[in-house]
Amino acid sequence: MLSKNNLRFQLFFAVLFACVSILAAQTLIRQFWTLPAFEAMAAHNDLLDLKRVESQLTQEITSLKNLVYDNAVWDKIYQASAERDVNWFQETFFIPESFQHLGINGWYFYDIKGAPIAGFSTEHATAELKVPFFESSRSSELSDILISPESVRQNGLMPVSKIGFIDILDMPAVVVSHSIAPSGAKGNSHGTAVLWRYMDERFIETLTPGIPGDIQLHTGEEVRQLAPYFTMVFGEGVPNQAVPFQNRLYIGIQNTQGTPVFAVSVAIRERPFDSALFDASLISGIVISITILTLFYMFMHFQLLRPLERLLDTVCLATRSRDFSIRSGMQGRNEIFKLGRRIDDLFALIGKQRSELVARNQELQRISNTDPLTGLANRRYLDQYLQTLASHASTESRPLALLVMDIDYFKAYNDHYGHSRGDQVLKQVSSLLQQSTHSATDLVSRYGGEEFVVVLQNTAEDEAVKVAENLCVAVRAAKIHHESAIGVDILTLSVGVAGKPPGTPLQAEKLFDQADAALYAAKRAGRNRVEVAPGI
Ligand SMILES: Nc1nc2c(ncn2[C@@H]2O[C@H](COP(=O)(O)OP(=O)(O)OP(=O)(O)O)[C@@H](O)[C@H]2O)c(=O)[nH]1
Repeated sequence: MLSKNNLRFQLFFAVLFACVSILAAQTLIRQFWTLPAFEAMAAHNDLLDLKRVESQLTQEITSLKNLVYDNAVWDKIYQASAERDVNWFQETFFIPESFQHLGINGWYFYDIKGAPIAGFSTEHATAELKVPFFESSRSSELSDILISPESVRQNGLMPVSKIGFIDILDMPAVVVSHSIAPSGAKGNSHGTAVLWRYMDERFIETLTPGIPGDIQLHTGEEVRQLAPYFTMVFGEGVPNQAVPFQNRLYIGIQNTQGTPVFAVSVAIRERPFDSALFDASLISGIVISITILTLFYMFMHFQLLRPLERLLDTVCLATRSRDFSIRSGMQGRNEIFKLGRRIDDLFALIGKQRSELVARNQELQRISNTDPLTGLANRRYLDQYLQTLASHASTESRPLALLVMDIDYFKAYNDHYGHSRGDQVLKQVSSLLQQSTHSATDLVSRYGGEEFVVVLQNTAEDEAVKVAENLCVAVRAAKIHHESAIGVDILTLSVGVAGKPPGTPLQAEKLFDQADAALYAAKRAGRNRVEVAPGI
């Protein structure tokens, strides 16, 4: 079960948090920075398209304007206007094919009073000059286009020209007017030359090349409806912001009264980017992020988490079982794996030191329980041994006997042979006692000085007496010389026997006292004998 303090849990949530953060960051960046930036760039391009249309429109109109004045027969026009030579205009100047070729739909010439002299329309070519708009010289729109001699004078007798947009025969047209003045010099005007060109599909086609997307012309009622959506009005400067309407941008073209005559629209460019919030790039970014973070998690899993968990398991198992032979067996190269190997080394060291300590303790225990001279169990061990036996339930049901024995006249032996020989005799007697008993069930101990105690488990009184007599016999049979003044010639033993019958608890002290009393009795009775404690 993962807890919040678990490193794997923390790493998992860190990775999860990173994924969610990246997703949120990518979404926010796309929503508030990338998409708006793309959209602004696209809108800017749309505006540039519109400006290019406006610029081409201006160029087209400028070329029309130049056509009036840069005319090979301008001086003749100047003269014919002064003379009101209608025939010259109709028969010589008006050549429909050449004007059609130049994209001009018609010419009109007016005298200084604004009265028409001659007119010509490529669509309505008649000798009677039948283009109604240009005939009604009193109309305010035409008056605005005609150039009065005063305005030429006000211009320092320099030619004056104007541009206007007018509906002619219900078709929007650009009208260029020019004062009829001498070519290349100052001078009074003889009237106004006017030419026009219909803003029809043919004209719009001249704007199309080089402009991506379609360009459309809007006329009539539609223009008034589109007026609120004009991004710009022709001739009124360049806007900073596009105002798209039905995926198009509009340039309004007004007449001299400020009324929209027609409009040209440009389709806004198709967006080369996906404007949906969760587009392929965002989803790819998220997938890549998740993949990278998953790989990072896997890397951390194999290089950090798993070795750490293995290390922790090893340490926990070793400390719980106190078995330091366990090894992590880690084989990697990074610091965690190195730590694992160092912990293995540490465990090996602890294991070695523990073995040494156990061996040393065993040795110390052996020393503390052993008599250094004879190698027999000492009195401390005897006490523990009897205590342990007394605590065992099985001891009560079985018989047990205690032999307390003492070498006879040992003081005299020491005095005669010296202490060193006395030590050797003690060792010899000890060895004889051990040889004459069963090591599996009998404990031979040196109680102190030249006194020995033998514990006989599962041994009844009569058997214990036999064992005691065997011990006396064994010592006598060894014939250890004892040439002292006392009158004996070999070393002998006196033994006191006390037994616990089956079915009674072991009272070690009491049993010892009884055996000791029996020994005392054996000494008093002349030594070199076995005495049984009374009452057994
Ligand atoms: N060489 C040697 N003598 C010891 C040792 N321990 C005790 N003795 C001697 O053993 C002698 C025991 O003497 P006593 O207690 O008088 O007894 P005993 O002379 O054997 O006389 P009984 O026991 O009455 O027969 C003493 O002289 C102690 O110095 C020992 O480790 N080595």
